Amino acid sequence: MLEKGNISIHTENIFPIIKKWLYSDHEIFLRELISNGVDAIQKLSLLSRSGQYAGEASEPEISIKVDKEAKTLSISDTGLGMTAEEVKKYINQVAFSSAEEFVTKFKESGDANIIGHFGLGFYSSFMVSSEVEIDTLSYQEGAEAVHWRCDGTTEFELSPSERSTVGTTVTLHLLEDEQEYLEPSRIRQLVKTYCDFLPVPIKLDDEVINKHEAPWKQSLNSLSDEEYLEFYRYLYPFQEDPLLWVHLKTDYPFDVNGILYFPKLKPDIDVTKSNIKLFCNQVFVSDNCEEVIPRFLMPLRGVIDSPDIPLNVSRSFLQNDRTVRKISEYIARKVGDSLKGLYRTDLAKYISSWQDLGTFIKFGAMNDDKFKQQVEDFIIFRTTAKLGDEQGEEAAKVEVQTDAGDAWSEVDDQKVPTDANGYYYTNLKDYLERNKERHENRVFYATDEASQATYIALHQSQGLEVLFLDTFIDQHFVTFLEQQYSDVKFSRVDAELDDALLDKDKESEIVDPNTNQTRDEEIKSLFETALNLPKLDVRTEALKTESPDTPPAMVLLPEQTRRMQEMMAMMQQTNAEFPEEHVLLVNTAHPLIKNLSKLKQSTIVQADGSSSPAGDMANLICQHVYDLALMAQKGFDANGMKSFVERSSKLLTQLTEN
Ligand SMILES: Nc1ncnc2c1ncn2[C@@H]1O[C@H](COP(=O)(O)OP(=O)(O)OP(=O)(O)O)[C@@H](O)[C@H]1O
Repeated sequence: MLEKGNISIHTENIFPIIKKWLYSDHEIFLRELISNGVDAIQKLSLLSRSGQYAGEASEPEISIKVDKEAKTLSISDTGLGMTAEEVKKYINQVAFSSAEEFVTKFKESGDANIIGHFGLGFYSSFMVSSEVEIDTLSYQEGAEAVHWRCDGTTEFELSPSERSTVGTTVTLHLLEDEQEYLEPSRIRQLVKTYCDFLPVPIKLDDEVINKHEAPWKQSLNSLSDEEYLEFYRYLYPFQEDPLLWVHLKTDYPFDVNGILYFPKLKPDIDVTKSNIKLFCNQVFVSDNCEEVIPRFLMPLRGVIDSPDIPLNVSRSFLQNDRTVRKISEYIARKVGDSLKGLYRTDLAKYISSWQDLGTFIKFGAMNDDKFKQQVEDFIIFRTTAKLGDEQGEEAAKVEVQTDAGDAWSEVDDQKVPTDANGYYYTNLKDYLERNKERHENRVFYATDEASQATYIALHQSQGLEVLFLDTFIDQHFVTFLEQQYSDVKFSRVDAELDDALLDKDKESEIVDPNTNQTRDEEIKSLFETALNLPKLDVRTEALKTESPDTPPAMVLLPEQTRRMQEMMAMMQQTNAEFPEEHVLLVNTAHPLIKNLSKLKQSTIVQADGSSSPAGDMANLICQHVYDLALMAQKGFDANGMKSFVERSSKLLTQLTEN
C-alpha cells in the first residue's frame, strides 16, 4: 500500500445531496469521463508538438469496455496520464472541490437548472458507482504508474499500478440500480447523444461508435452543399431539406462555431422553443439555446458550439451575461448577412423561399432593431405590378459582347424573377418610389386575394399597385411599418377608394325641382330608406372605370375602425366580427344605379301612404345591390345566405310578373 488518506472536503454529507439532485441526470457521468479523456489526449498532443514529450504517443482514442460479470465499466484514454502527485492534486482536491462548489452554489440559488449545466467532471462517476478506480501512467520521464481507489466516502487509497502505457483508465463498479450502463446499446446511445462529434474516435469493444468529425469545426469553404445537407439530415432525420444555412466561425472576441439552418417553416411556427443544439468544445450540452440566441432565431436549427457560454449558471444569469449577449448579437448579424447575400446573389431563390423566410424575417425585424436595419431592404411583398413586363423588355435589350469579342448578343438573364406562380415581388422602398407621382406615401394592400378580388381588380384597372400582406404576422407588421415610416399610410383595398378611382367631374344635376335633390342625394336616400340600417353610411360616387366588371356598389371598412375591431378581437381571442359601422359606396356611374334612379322616379305614392309596386321593386333592388356588395366583401353566414336567397327569389318573381 503506497498511501492512504482523507479527501479534503468540507461540506458534510455531500454524496447524498448530489445523488438526490442529480438523479435525473445520472447519465452525464459518461460524457464527463469521456471529455476528460479527450482533454488529456489533446494536452498530450500539444506537449508532443511543442517538443515537451518525446515519447511515442499512441493513436488518440477513447476505449470503453463493459464487464458484465464484474459489473464494471471502464473508460480508457491515450492522454497524458497523471503522476501520484497529480492524482492527489487534481482528483482529490480539484475534482472534489468542484463537487463542493456545486453544493454551495446549489444551496445559494436553489435553482435546479444549474445541475444539468454543471460540469461535475470526474466526481459525477460516483452517481452511478459504489467504487471508482483509476489506473494512470504519466507521460513524464521516469513516472510510475498509479492506482487510485475510492468507495464514495471521503477516504481514498493510492498504490502502484501494473499499467505500462501512457494514459488513464477509469473503472466504475456500478451500483445495483445503475446496471443499465452495462448494456452496449445504452452506451452507444449516450455516446451518440453527447460525444458524437468529439474529435477523437471512441471505441466500444474495438468498434468506433462516434462520428468524430464536427462539420462546424471545418473551415468555411471546405464543405460542399451536399455535406451541409448531409449533416442536417443526420441531425434531423426524416425532415425536409433546409432552405439555406449559415456557417458561423469566429474566435475573437469570443469563440463561436456553428452551422445554422433555415428550415421550411410551418405557418404556425412555435417561436418559443429552440431546436438548436448547444455544444461546448464538441460535447453536447443541451437541446435548446433559448437563453443564448435571440428569440426570433428560435425557428432555426443546427448547432452552436462555444466554450465561452458559461454553463454552470442559472438561466437568468445567462440572459444577463455580457458575452452571451454579444454572442447572440453576432449570431443575429451573421444570419442577417446571409439573407442579404442570398438576396443579392440569387434573388430567384430568395423569392422562392420567401414563403418560409418571410414570417421569420418580419418577426425578427419587429423584435430586433439591429436586425431590422440589416434586412429592411430585403423584406419583400408580392405585388400586382407586372414588374417583369416593363423591365423584362428593357433587360432583353441589353446586349453584351461574347467571349470571342466579335459579336454582340442579347441576354435576358436580367429578367425580374417571380415565384413559382409567376407573381412579382417588391420591397417597400421601390414600391413607394414607383408610385410617388400617383399616391405619395400611400400603400394599397390586400389581405385576402379571393375575398378582396373585386377591390383588387378595381385598383388594377386604374393602374394602382396593390401589395399582398396576407400572412398571419402581417396584421402586426403593417402597424409596425407605419411606426417605422411615420409618413407612410397603409390602406387596405376595401378601406376607402382613392381619388384616382373616382370620377369627380360628373355634374350633379338637380332632378327634383320640388325637393331640390340632386340625383346623388336621391339615390342616397333611396338606399337609406330601403336598407334602414342606422349605422350604415351610404355614400354615392361615380367610379371611373369603364370596365363592365365595375360593381354597382361596394362595402368599405374604414381602415382605423377595422383595425380597432381586429385588435379587440385579438385581445378577446375571438374572430373579428364584421362591423355594423361600414360604408356602402354606391356607384352612380353604373347602369344599374342609373336605371334604379329612373325606376324610383316612376314610383307612385298611393293614397294610404304605401308605395306602388315600382317603389317595392326599387327597394328590393337596393337590398340586392347591398347583398352583392356584402358578398364581395365577406360572404354570408347561414342566416345571411338564407335571407339573400329569399330576397333574390322575391325580386326575380316580381321582375317576371311585370
Ligand atoms: N483522464 C484523465 N487524464 C488526465 N487527467 C485527468 C483525467 N481525468 C481528470 N483529470 C485531471 O483531473 C482534473 C479534475 O477533473 P474534473 O473532471 O473533476 O474537472 P475538470 O475536467 O477540470 O472540469 P469539469 O468540471 O469541467 O469537468 C482535470 O482538470 C485533470 O487535470
